[in-house]
Amino acid sequence: MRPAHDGPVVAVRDLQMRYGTHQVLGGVDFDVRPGEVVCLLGPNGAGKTTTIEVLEGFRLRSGGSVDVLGADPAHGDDAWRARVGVVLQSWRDHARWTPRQLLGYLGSYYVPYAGPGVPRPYDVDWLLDTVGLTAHADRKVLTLSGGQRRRLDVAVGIVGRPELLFLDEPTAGFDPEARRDFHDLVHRLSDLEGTTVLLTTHDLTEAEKLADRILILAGGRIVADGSADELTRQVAGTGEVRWTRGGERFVHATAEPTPFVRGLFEQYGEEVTDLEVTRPSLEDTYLAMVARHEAGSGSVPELAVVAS
Ligand SMILES: Nc1ncnc2c1ncn2[C@@H]1O[C@H](COP(=O)(O)OP(=O)(O)OP(=O)(O)O)[C@@H](O)[C@H]1O
Repeated sequence: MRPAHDGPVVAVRDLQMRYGTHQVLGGVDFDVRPGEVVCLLGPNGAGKTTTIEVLEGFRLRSGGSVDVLGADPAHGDDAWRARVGVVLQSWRDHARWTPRQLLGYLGSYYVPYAGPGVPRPYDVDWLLDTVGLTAHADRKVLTLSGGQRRRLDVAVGIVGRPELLFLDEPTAGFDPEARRDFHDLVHRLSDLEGTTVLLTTHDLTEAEKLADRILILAGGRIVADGSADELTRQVAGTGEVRWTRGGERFVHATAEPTPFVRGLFEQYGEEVTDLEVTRPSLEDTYLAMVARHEAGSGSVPELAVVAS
């Protein structure tokens, strides 16, 4: 399914948010394009949830402009809301319902918002299977484990076949299997359904696996915007080459490991053994970017400009 929207799905310009005198967002700018999976990273308290809630229309901004699926979320109507999926915390209010009943009931609200080529809601059996809840479909919600409830939260978030899905720390509390299943689900929604996804996480491995593009929010601004690879090359810049020659271990830091290794072999040929090339991880990059921002806090953080 192609998204029914041509421009950016999300366009944020100079977004400001204050809680009383506490300025949390001091001019946030970014776009999310149709079909992208974008991950918003940042330290605790950076304002990720605040940003997502403004985009969902759950929180009123203090300033700037925000466009989500062609509308200002502060004034989104029911038809707009039907196109947006939000995964909320557990459905404890419906503890005596079964997942099948709950999904059928919530899905019925989306029927009027179906359109040509956009059937709404998703079929309940498909949904139960997709989130791995078929075996638990007819048990009361109160008897489900924490991870099973979280799967149900995800199913509830997507039941209306959203064009845009917001996920705020979706895999917190997931076991490794549930996490892997969830990653498969996000890929499936993105690749097969064309769903645009904006998520927050503190799990950098997850960000690297899922995101087409990563935004780092620190000090109330986006301080980096690019793919995991682009950010890694941009910031940490250096890789390490390790090798052994004549029984001695060597290590060399370089931004260009490939020509360095070529030169090494040209010079020493077969004498070089145990060659290892390591690139900085996304975690190294993220920590370097946040540290760079914090070192200069008080001033406007440097924006890492990367090719997109
Ligand atoms: N309703 C509120 N009233 C006052 N301050 C708030 C409110 N909601 C959030 N804040 C403050 O705004 C800042 C940003 O909070 P937010 O939850 O958006 O951060 P976050 O990046 O999602 O953090 P975390 O990674 O810890 O979830 C924090 O300092 C928080 O205390």
